[in-house]
Amino acid sequence: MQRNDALSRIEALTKELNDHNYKYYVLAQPSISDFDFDQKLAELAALEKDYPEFLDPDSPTQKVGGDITKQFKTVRHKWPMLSLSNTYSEKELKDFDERIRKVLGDDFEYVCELKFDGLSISLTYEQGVLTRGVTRGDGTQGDEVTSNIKTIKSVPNKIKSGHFPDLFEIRGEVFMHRAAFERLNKERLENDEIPYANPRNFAAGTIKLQDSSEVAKRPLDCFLYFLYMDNRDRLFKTHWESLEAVKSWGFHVSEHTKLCRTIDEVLQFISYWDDARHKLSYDIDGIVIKVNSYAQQHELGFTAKSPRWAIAYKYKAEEVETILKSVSYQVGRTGAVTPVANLEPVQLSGTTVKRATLHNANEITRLDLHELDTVMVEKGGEIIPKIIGVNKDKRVPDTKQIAYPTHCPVCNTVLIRKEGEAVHYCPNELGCPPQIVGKIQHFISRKAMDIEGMGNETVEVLYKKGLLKQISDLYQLHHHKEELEQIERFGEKSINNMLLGIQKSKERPFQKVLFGLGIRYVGETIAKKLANSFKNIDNLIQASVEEIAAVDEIGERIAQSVKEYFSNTLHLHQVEILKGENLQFAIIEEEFQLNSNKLADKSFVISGVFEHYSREDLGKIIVQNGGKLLSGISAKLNYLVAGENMGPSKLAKAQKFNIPIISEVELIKMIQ
Ligand SMILES: NC(=O)c1ccc[n+]([C@@H]2O[C@H](COP(=O)([O-])OP(=O)(O)OC[C@H]3O[C@@H](n4cnc5c(N)ncnc54)[C@H](O)[C@@H]3O)[C@@H](O)[C@H]2O)c1
Ligand SMILES: [Zn+2]
Repeated sequence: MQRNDALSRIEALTKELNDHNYKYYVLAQPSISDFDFDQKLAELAALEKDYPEFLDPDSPTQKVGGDITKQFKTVRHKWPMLSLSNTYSEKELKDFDERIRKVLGDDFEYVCELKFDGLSISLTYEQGVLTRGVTRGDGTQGDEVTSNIKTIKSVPNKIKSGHFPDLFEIRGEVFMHRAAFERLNKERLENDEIPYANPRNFAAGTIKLQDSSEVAKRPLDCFLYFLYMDNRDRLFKTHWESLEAVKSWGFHVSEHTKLCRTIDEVLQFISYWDDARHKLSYDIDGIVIKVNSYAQQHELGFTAKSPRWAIAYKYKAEEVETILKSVSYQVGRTGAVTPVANLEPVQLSGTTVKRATLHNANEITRLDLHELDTVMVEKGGEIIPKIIGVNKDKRVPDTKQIAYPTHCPVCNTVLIRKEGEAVHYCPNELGCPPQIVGKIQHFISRKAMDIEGMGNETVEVLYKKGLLKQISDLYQLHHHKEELEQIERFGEKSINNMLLGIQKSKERPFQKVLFGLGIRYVGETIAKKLANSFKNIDNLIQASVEEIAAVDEIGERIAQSVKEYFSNTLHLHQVEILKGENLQFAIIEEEFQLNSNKLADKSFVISGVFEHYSREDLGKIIVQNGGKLLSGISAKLNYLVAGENMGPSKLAKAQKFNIPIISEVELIKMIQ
């Protein structure tokens, strides 16, 4: 390679890897596999070795991948939080073993541990009380996410027994069990939120939420695997001993840990878990091998990025080849068209795979997919397998390239693509059967209107009979009893049950109705936030994008989508009919009681997470004492009530306008 070519390749790889780091650590939405990422990183490292003059100290090969988001307080680590060097090959693992033996001789042990696929966390305990939880960040400093860590049941807030030091740090991996992931991800799909590709990304995305009550709804777990404290080596001689102690203090330490004296024993452990890992309830992506003795660890030392006394052996995501039989296109309730590959059934990671997702048109183009292609299918942590490549050597001659349809596969309307989005939509909201049926099914679902006596199949049948064309038709069904009775297998009792269920749904609170409308990106939680902030549908319909986006946790994208929904006269018309049917379109305010006038003429904004009261309670306290509650900070605001993890932009704004920042305790003092 020419010197110039090397430089441009180094620059291109650096840019690409930085971009992937951002997607992986900050957005928790990576777009390439770990294996591909690691190969590119290895390519960059090799080039930097050949051309040391081009080595940039900021290169991704020199830095710990960072997740600092600025939404949290940044905290410096007392001991740096490094990464691990990694390998996918036995040969490189043996090289590692030889390097170690050169320094230490043969008198040492390895501790082999599972490599949990989550995100690293560092917990500080003072006098046995959890005082701080910090993410790895760039290795030197990370985000402080203590209140989110406190929602994890297996992390003790207070140590109950054992002889533990006054001050120590304990490090481990936060992760999500596969079952919880599948359940919650299914909900996200139903709510039209972007699903996470795997439990790791879900856990990483969750730890970075601003709202700890939302974190609490997503069960996380945590395994601990490192202990740090001053003079640690006086108390413990080995990593193994420290793990035993940590376990006795009540921390969750994995039981699948083994002491090995030779590299062959290590390889056996690796090969055992390659198979056995599928039976665990959580994902691991490899095995970590650590030199056990602390004295020997010191002898070996560190590189800028990782310890020399440890290495991660990573399992390559399993992949198999099979034949692409066809591609089908599914139309969802929002009109989004998703391509699905139908495959010749094949065994992969213990399950039979018949279908794989193709995401969108870009993906089909990227793969250059042809009919009857032999494709490579991968199943990593993902629930749905995906096609990662095509074996072009096996391509059948003269086969046609897969062409993404220009028209809706169901109703034949021309598909559209919104700016900046990869997904195609069928815009025929009122005439496209899967959209109509899907919307009504969503409306009656448990989390929305929870209509008893009516299931998804009933909706389909009633749609086919012409009795249901839009949501509001549900409330006309009682006029059609005769037609209902003529439907096969639909007895009088079931009909009455269903009609009663529909009638009862009129009592469902506003937030559920709002969720039931199926506005894009408005899931359960967002619907609740919107309902509580705007109180009734008319306020919401009239709100500007800026006003909607001013609500906590609601971004521009959601606000745009809400505005767009209510700009459509057809939707407004539906809302009018449903109002006429007496559905709940306003929140039922609790009987209002004015306790005092101590906060009269004063305005407040509440932000962050509080120790004693929930945000809602604080809001009530303010209003019940005559104060005014606002959602955005302006120069006219009187007080900002701040808890933990307040957004930095709010803080900056408050400081800019010189607005007094008070704690919950100070607020309570004002009314006493
Ligand atoms: N797909 C992408 O776009 C993308 C982008 C960035 C990084 N990545 C992946 O992430 C890797 C880099 O991430 P990394 O720096 O966290 O390295 P890593 O995940 O390869 O290994 C280090 C991490 O392993 C974890 N770990 C799990 N179990 C452990 C145990 N028992 N003992 C010690 N540590 C344990 C710790 O969190 C530690 O920080 C890359 O090599 C790549 O595979 C992928
Ligand atoms: Zn259509």
